[in-house]
Amino acid sequence: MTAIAPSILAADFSRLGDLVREVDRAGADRIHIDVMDGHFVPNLSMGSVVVKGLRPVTQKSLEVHLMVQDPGKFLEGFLTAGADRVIFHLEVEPDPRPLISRIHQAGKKAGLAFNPDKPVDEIAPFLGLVDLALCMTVFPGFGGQAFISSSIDRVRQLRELIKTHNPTCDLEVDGGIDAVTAPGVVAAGANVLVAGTAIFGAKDGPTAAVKHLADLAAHAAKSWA
Ligand SMILES: O=C(CO)[C@@H](O)[C@H](O)COP(=O)(O)O
Ligand SMILES: [Fe+2]
Repeated sequence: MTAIAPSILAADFSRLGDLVREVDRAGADRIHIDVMDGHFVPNLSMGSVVVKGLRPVTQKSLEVHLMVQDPGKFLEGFLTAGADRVIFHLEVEPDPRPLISRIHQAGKKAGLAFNPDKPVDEIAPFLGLVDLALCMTVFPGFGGQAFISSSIDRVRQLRELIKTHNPTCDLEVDGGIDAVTAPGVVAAGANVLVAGTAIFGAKDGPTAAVKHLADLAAHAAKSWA
């Protein structure tokens, strides 16, 4: 089954709790929380207080996508606040093993992300150690960007590597995922879809958008399952 991970970056922050409850009820699998430091990416977003605030709001897992230069510095803060899964970038941790261990020692899941210009096979040595590989389908830093179409081939390549190195590892995609792009990435092998604008900016509202993406993904998954 394909998991839907709404990215709260696109949510109306004055109604954050209610919107998270809504996507939870609509069937979202996990809540994606984008953390930006103004260094690794040219934007600032939110910190561990947001995780702490959302922890009592949903039983679904809270996943933190750290787009920061020094993820190790902030790790404990997010874990203490209630994060279930912490994803950081290979670009800033060329040897990600110590951080992966720290996350696992805390009993949480570890994810490794990489940008659209990183050769996919550079993640291969670490696939056996992580619970999730995040293939960015835009350059990180902002919501609402257009999906980079060459990502489809990269997802296909990553799926092959995951089959070889760690078949239970999640393959997540993030950036420009919507009703148009979701079927292609799922057919290529993604099993977790992050979507911000397509869910929280949807004309018909977040509930309909989560269900629609899940339906499209279920249909597309049949083509490779
Ligand atoms: O990590 C990021 C952006 O850097 C994402 O999680 C975005 O928040 C996704 O937003 P949309 O492209 O779905 O609007
Ligand atoms: Fe993200």
